[in-house]
Amino acid sequence: MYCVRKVNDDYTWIGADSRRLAVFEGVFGVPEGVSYNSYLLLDEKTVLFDTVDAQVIHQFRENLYHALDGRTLDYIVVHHMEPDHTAELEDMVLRFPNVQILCTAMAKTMIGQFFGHVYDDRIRVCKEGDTLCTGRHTLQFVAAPMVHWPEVMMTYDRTDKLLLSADAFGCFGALNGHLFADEVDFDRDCLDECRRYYTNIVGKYGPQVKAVLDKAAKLDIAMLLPLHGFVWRKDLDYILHKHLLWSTYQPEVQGVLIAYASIYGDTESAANILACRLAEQGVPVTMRDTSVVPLSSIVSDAFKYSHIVLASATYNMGVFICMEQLLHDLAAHKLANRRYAILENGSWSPAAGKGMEQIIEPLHWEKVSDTLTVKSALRPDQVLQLDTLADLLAKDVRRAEEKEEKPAGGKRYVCKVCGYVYEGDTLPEDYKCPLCGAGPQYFAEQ
Ligand SMILES: Cc1cc2nc3c(=O)[nH]c(=O)nc-3n(C[C@H](O)[C@H](O)[C@H](O)COP(=O)(O)O)c2cc1C
Repeated sequence: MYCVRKVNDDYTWIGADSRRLAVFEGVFGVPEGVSYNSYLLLDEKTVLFDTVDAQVIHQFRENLYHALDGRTLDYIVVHHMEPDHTAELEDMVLRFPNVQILCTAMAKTMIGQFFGHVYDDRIRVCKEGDTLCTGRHTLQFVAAPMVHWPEVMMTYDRTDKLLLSADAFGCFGALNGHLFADEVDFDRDCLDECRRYYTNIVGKYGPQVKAVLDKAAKLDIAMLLPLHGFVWRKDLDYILHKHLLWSTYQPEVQGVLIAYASIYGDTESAANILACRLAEQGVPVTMRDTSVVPLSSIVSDAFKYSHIVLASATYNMGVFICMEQLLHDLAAHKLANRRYAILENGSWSPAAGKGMEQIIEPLHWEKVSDTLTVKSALRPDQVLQLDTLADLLAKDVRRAEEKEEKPAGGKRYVCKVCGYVYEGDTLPEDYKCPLCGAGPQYFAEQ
């Protein structure tokens, strides 16, 4: 049976929830499920915006045929070629012999790669700013490369002021009947999954997301229609601001994430004491055991907090495996602008601290304090060292809070290669862009 919801008079959501998927993109657990959104515009012409994942094609078909109510399909807009949005594309082309596909040149290449070039004559390539009139509606296409594949584009409906935003502004979690973000307590119940989706799916493409946010700022947008998660029709500033923070690697919370890797518990014990001393000083602190918390959640936390304490046991002259994986993941996500401290443990030749530093070195984080080394178990006299570390972190968090309250009078230097912004009085001579590696000659003062 069909299960659809109206977005407005002319647009209908014809997507579907999946609650049985073990891992999204083959790696990210989705305990709350995920939605695959597809939208249908009924105007003088009919337009389908993307299809869905293979898991939910039966529901999608029922929805589409119900919503079409006997009409044919004139256009399919392909915003993104990832198979979780294109599993039904070939079937649509076969069922609707006159349907035209609208997509970018790169998406056309990918359609050829995924399905063969037999449909090339059915494809109309769109460029930034191209428009399509469907009757009452005028659709304008907006290029969004690397959000999060290179072929991505979005559609702005000039008539209803809707931005069909592809994977941008998406969220993990099934909709459970709530199509609109204002039908749930988003900040309380969904923000964490939204951040986990953003950071893990598009987190490393901050400058590209920022470029789209800049384009969006010039459009009059009444609704955001992403390919996963809720449609936004209220409080758009809230979700746009969150994406601005994430895409520019600014923390949401001045506070401390303690991520630890402990085999037998002594590193964890030291981390617990540190957390107590921080909490006593009123510092927001959260702890994550890398052995049990999914890395995608810790990556998300790392985007949320301003300060990160990395605590790890030494393992075969290196970093304990789970911490090593986390740090490689953070490095791959190019998480910038963090302040950190290190706690290492080892029974004969502690080497975890050096190993951790090496992995995060390309991120250019600033170290708040010297590495604290534990030999097997914390000695009573080292409790004082933990107190000192907590004091330093607390002071640093407070300083960052004050800075946040009074925006810095420093300068902004923009990387001409990738758009990353460095803020400070002067750009260091040996500075390297944490996102693309470009040297200071590629930075322009704004
Ligand atoms: C397989 C294995 C390899 C280890 N390799 C080293 C090492 O190379 N150097 C070292 O100093 N300690 C090494 N250790 C010892 C642990 O780092 C040390 O016992 C530490 O105190 C464990 O902390 P935990 O209680 O938080 O797990 C190793 C331990 C294990 C189980």
